[in-house]
Amino acid sequence: MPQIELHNLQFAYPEKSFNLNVEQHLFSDSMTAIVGQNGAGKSTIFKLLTGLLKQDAGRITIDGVVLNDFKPSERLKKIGITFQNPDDQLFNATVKREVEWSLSQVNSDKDQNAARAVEVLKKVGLADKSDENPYDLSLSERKLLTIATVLAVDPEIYLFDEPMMSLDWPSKRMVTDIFRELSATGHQVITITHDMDWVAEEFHSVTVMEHGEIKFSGTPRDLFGDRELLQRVGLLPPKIMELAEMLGDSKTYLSPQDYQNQNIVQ
Ligand SMILES: Nc1ncnc2c1ncn2[C@@H]1O[C@H](COP(=O)(O)OP(=O)(O)OP(=O)(O)O)[C@@H](O)[C@H]1O
Repeated sequence: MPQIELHNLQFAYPEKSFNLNVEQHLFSDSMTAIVGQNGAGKSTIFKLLTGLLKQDAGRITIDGVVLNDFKPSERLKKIGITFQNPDDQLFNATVKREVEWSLSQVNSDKDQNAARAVEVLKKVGLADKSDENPYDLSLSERKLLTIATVLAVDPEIYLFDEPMMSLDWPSKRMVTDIFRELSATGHQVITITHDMDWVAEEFHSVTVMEHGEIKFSGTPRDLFGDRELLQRVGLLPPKIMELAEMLGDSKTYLSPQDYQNQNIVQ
């Protein structure tokens, strides 16, 4: 499993209206969710991790190698990202070419890239849209296309910024299955999300950000079991816990299945 370490990381946008400050943090789990209120600094961390922004001080290392020491093609094989807004990263004339362009950054064999593009477009359910212009796709299809562009390259670490935003239920199911497969095959998946039900059900590890700092890192059960922390950082527990609380039960539940498991009548 790849290890990402942040050491004394500091960053401020030019206007100095926001400061990111992370003393020490390790991302080493196969499925990590980054959560926190709007403006907490979640996307900024992703931009620093991919070199889109440069920190003012401190270091980011991946498996002990300083991020800036990777050559661009090495970095793309190490770490891939999908942005919150797909329009920030799609610019080719067709869906197929969009995926092939990503691949061309790491592999010059056009035939191999064309075959790989067909494979990943099938995986995200866009095979029949291959020749369409990405801007003629729905928002949810454009989100899936950005996922295909990163899956094609198959980096060791995947960063997804709000991947479920605007997806319908079958697409959410499909993306969850893709994430499970990535996690089971030795990749590291780090996802920014506001969906606490999904965090509780699917993720092994959760990192909470507030005002540019990391306030918690641990399991979803430990996070959702700490009501005081949740309130302090402005997060809600999963819906199943809110429902249980209405029935006078204040235990920690991660899913309806978890509720059932903990309340089985012997
Ligand atoms: N290019 C920029 N220039 C100046 N300030 C910025 C820039 N991008 C983001 N910010 C500010 O930095 C802070 C952190 O932004 P960031 O996008 O990292 O937050 P976030 O936790 O991802 O929020 P959200 O959940 O809304 O996506 C916010 O106050 C935001 O307005």
